Amino acid sequence: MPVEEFVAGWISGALGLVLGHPFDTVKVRLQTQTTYRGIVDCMVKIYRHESLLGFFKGMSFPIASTAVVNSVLFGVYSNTLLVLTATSHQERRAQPPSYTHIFLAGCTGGFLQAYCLAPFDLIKVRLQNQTEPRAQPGSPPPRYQGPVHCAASIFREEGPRGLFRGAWALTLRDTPTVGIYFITYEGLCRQYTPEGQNPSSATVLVAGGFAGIASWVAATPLDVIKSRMQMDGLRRRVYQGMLDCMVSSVRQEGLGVFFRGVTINSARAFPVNAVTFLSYEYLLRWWG
Ligand SMILES: CN(C)C(=N)NCCC[C@H](N)C(=O)O
Repeated sequence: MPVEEFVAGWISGALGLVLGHPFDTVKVRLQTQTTYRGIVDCMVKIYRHESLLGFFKGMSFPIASTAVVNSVLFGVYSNTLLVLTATSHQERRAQPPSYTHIFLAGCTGGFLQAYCLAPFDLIKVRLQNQTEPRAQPGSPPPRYQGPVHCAASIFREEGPRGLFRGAWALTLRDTPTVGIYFITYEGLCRQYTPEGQNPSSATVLVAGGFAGIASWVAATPLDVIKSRMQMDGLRRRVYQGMLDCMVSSVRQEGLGVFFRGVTINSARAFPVNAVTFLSYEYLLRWWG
């Protein structure tokens, strides 16, 4: 099994993650808290109360986890295509796989990465939702003092299964939308690249950016539900399950609730995935 795809996926995912984390914090707050009037209000409040560091809350764990999550995503995608089409990454420009194969390989990568991502994503969301400024002498400490403390507290208070809270919604979110992610990327690259050649850097950046936007627009409804399920159980259980969370969210906030955070999600998705695909392609070309 070729391992370069796993390593390239890890490095490119980490680069994209650092770039996108501040947007991600604003998105998570907008999806789970009702105190903000919009993106700008949320950004101003985070900056005033928590300084620039507030935007980077909960980032250390995802950085550590990209090694697993992104390498599984890209490694499983590429190796599934290898099984389905018997072509390696280098051969795929000359013998392009069908869109059905790309979609199936993307869904497989999305499904498996969701399971690796679930506990890391839960901890990220819990930390991002802490609105206290950094611990200061005399002020009460925030509930979670860091990722390890957060993981240990969830384990203690909510049991081992608590670490997988929201995992179903995450899997349902990622399986089809990662298929959409790779189809959009490949489709745009093919559209703007002469047959048999490698796409130019500009094409990779634009195709990667739009792949991010298309997949995140499709993922947003389940992303909202996933984030709410992850915050449920912090104090008391509000939802009986995913369906209950969907129904009560729509009852209280209308259908628009499914698009909470879609603008910030898209603004984040473009640069993150442009950089991710560019570094992924170039790392594989270097090593190829
Ligand atoms: C819509 N979904 C779940 C995706 N497209 N997932 C693929 C990776 C996305 C990238 N790491 C990011 O954080 O945007």
